[in-house]
Amino acid sequence: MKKITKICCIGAGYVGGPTMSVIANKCPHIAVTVVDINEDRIAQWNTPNLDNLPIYEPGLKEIIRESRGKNLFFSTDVDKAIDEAQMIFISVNTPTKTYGKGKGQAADLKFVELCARNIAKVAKEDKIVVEKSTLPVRTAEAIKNILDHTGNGVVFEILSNPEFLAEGTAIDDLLNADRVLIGGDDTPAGKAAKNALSDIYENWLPKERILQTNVWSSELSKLVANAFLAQRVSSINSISALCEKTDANIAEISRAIGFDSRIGPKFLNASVGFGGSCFQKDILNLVYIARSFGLKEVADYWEQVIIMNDYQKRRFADHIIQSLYNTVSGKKIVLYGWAFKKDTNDTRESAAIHIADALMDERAEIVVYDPKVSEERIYADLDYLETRTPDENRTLLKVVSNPMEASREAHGIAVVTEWDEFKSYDWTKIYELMLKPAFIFDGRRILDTQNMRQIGFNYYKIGEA
Ligand SMILES: NC(=O)c1ccc[n+]([C@@H]2O[C@H](COP(=O)([O-])OP(=O)(O)OC[C@H]3O[C@@H](n4cnc5c(N)ncnc54)[C@H](O)[C@@H]3O)[C@@H](O)[C@H]2O)c1
Ligand SMILES: O=c1ccn([C@@H]2O[C@H](COP(=O)(O)OP(=O)(O)O[C@H]3O[C@H](CO)[C@@H](O)[C@H](O)[C@H]3O)[C@@H](O)[C@H]2O)c(=O)[nH]1
Repeated sequence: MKKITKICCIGAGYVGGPTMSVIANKCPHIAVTVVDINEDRIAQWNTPNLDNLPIYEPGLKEIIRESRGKNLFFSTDVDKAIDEAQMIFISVNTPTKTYGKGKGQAADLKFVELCARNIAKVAKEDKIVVEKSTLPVRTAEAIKNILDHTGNGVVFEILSNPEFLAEGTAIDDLLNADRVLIGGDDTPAGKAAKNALSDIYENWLPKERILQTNVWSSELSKLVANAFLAQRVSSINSISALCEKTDANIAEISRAIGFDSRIGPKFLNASVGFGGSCFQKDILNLVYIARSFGLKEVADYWEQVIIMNDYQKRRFADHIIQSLYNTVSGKKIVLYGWAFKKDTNDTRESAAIHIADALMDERAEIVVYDPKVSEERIYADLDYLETRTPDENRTLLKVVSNPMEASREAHGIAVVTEWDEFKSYDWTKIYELMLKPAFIFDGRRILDTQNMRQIGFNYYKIGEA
């Protein structure tokens, strides 16, 4: 097999952008072109001002500064990039279906299929096609079917190479990946394709961290990894509810169980509930697949992870309402944070959206401050729910850029994202500005209980009585 010198990635999103930037940066001998049909997104990736990149990730702009224009290119010319590349990554979105069979659970593969059809139409030479998107097990079969029926004699090898980066730490996760998973056929051509992709990662990762499997194990491992991670969060969140009833402390429990090397300390932070574009979508997908194979008990088991997550979000909003004397109508409640976790401007499935929505149902006046999320995004998230009209959303919820001012005459403040800056605020000043009794609802457990109570706050921390 010829050495890979040209690759292309279809989809310039949260995964395609950072992943390809790192590959280009670590492989100066490979020309990397990232393409997208979204012209605005590509224009943003090409922005001269690196503070205006379409996504915010620590370390991303430095890498873009080094590589863009040298061997890293962003373009809307999808066909040209496909035609020239020896290896094509498909990194388009695979959201939960919102229509038809599997609505609300199955992955919507229309964007992936469009990519496969596009590759089939354009390709004139043999190519390796890499599934980077998260896909249901056996999707490679469908892609191969589309590619093999073009009739123009081109040979395609399909690999599965799921991405495990987490947002907010994407660059570090890519540079120091725990493992890279490459699934492919065990035929000589399949093995050669797996090795060609492995060679790329070996430019900066030790060979022993690159795992080769068959395609189906690789596809399914991605869903299973997310299901296990989300399950840990739901497990600890379920216990946080019990702690609040029993005077046990969730931080002490996480620490106590995390010391068991079989359990481990990571991913045991109780919260307002997990968000992000992946956990819910991928578990729903797993549930759908299990159910479609008649495995009801397996499907029900994993569905419970989502049920517990919905409960945690609802429980937090209910607690706010109950604390504020069972009515929040006309009361000003400030949300610190809107992103689904710190260090990202991504808000997909953020718990904040559902908490705000529940409080707005009770006619609370919500004020939101988030250091990285735009006003436009926040309203778009709420409008998407279709709980009320866009005008009503804009009347009931305001977005502000000054967190201190936001607290003036507020009845309560809810911390829903764990941004570091919230910890260093002048909380005494905030207390003075708020109406009394002043309530803080810490859904991320980032503030000091003793300190907050000393200042005078009525302070609630998730997982503590
Ligand atoms: N976001 C994450 O942290 C993360 C991590 C690991 C895996 N994943 C998976 O990676 C995939 C991509 O996720 P994302 O967050 O980057 O999505 P995204 O929505 O940010 O980006 C996808 C991009 O693909 C483009 N696109 C769609 N169809 C196209 C087509 N036919 N031709 C060209 N461009 C097209 C869209 O315009 C969009 O810009 C998903 O399957 C997701 O589950 C995401
Ligand atoms: O102890 C914890 C850990 C996480 N969370 C929440 O869980 C969600 C997901 O967090 P995280 O996993 O860090 O971010 P993602 O970017 O969603 O990354 C997950 O989803 C990606 C997309 O598939 C995978 O690639 C990653 O490996 C996987 O961690 C966020 O709302 C977090 O606040 C908690 O509440 N408590």
